[in-house]
Amino acid sequence: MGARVVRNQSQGYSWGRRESTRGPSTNWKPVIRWAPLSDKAHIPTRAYDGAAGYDLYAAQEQVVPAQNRALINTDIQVSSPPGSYLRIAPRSGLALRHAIDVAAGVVDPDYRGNLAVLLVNQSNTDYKICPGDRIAQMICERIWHPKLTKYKELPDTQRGVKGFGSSDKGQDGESQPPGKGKQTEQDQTLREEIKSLREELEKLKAGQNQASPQIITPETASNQASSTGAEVEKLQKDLAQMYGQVQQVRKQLQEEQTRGQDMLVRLKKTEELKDRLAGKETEAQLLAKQNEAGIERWERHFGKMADSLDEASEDMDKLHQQVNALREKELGEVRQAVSALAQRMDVLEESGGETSPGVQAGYETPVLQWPDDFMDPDPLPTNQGKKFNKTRRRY
Ligand SMILES: O=c1ccn([C@H]2C[C@H](O)[C@@H](COP(=O)(O)OP(=O)(O)OP(=O)(O)O)O2)c(=O)[nH]1
Repeated sequence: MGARVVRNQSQGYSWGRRESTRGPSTNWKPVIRWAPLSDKAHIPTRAYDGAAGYDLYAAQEQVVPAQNRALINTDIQVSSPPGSYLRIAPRSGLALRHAIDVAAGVVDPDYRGNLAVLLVNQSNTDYKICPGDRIAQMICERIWHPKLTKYKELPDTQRGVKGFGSSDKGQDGESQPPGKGKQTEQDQTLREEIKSLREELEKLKAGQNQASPQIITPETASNQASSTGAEVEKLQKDLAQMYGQVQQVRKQLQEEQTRGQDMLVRLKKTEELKDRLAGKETEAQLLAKQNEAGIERWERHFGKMADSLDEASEDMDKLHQQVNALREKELGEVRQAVSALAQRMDVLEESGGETSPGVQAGYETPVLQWPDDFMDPDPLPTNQGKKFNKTRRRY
């Protein structure tokens, strides 16, 4: 199986997926589909088998005014084969005999409107179109839709920026780079002067050849010939001088062109250097950015570590406090018991081993109260962990 042509809503017809790798089908033939839009429509025709274009027919009567243009409908719809478009071109007969040309002329493959021909009348006489007149021809041309790729600049070529008759040397003057207007003007003036001198010379020569029959005497004839000869000689001298000047101007021009090209080369090099510098700058910026990101990561890491240390320190504080409280409680109880015993012993010692009736009756052993009576006058700092309590970073 070869290539398939499948219907595509936006583009009319397009190539389908090939089912074989043997290349395009030999059966497929390109077809221009056309449809009449009215009974004035005429099938496009070819006068000869080898003709490139299909003649298009006017569907209406219309005048193309002198030095003006007119849009003539053909009353047909066309659809070109896949990968092509239709171009409307002038008919050489109309162009030659009536100065009727064609403008616009690109018919997109997806256009389904009335195929119209934009005729331009370059003559000074109105041109009347009648229905059925062959007014232009339609050529089917292949098209590509390549991808557009942007570059900073394109490589130089031998032609470079020269155009618009740049190769017409010796006709209207050699091509001039921009900015050489003054030399061009000088060159032009000299050319014109040389031209007029040449013409004068030719006239004089002609005058010499058509020696008037009235000049009868050989004396007069010889006098005239010698004066004309002197004039010719002078003109030739002037001419030679002019040529010399022209050569000089040309030489200056060439020198300036060389200087201009040198400057262009230097400019290009500077631009390349600038680009390279810009590249380096971008690299440095990238590195700085990466470093910043690294630093931020480390800062986050350290922040988290500081937070964990804070928490651990708080837990330690709490434990410390709990241990202290327990220890103090136990100590307090022991101290309380010891103090009570000591007081009893004092009482016993004072009574000589007997209990005095006064003491027995009125004295009560003072009981020290916890924790107020056992407060440490110089307690140890217990908030050492707070040294981690700096402002925390939050991310
Ligand atoms: O001589 C012509 C030129 C164009 N057309 C139709 C077919 C073409 O597909 C459509 C648009 O033409 P083009 O693309 O040249 O014109 P535009 O000015 O770019 O218009 P658009 O924005 O519609 O594409 O007009 C003609 O019938 N005859």
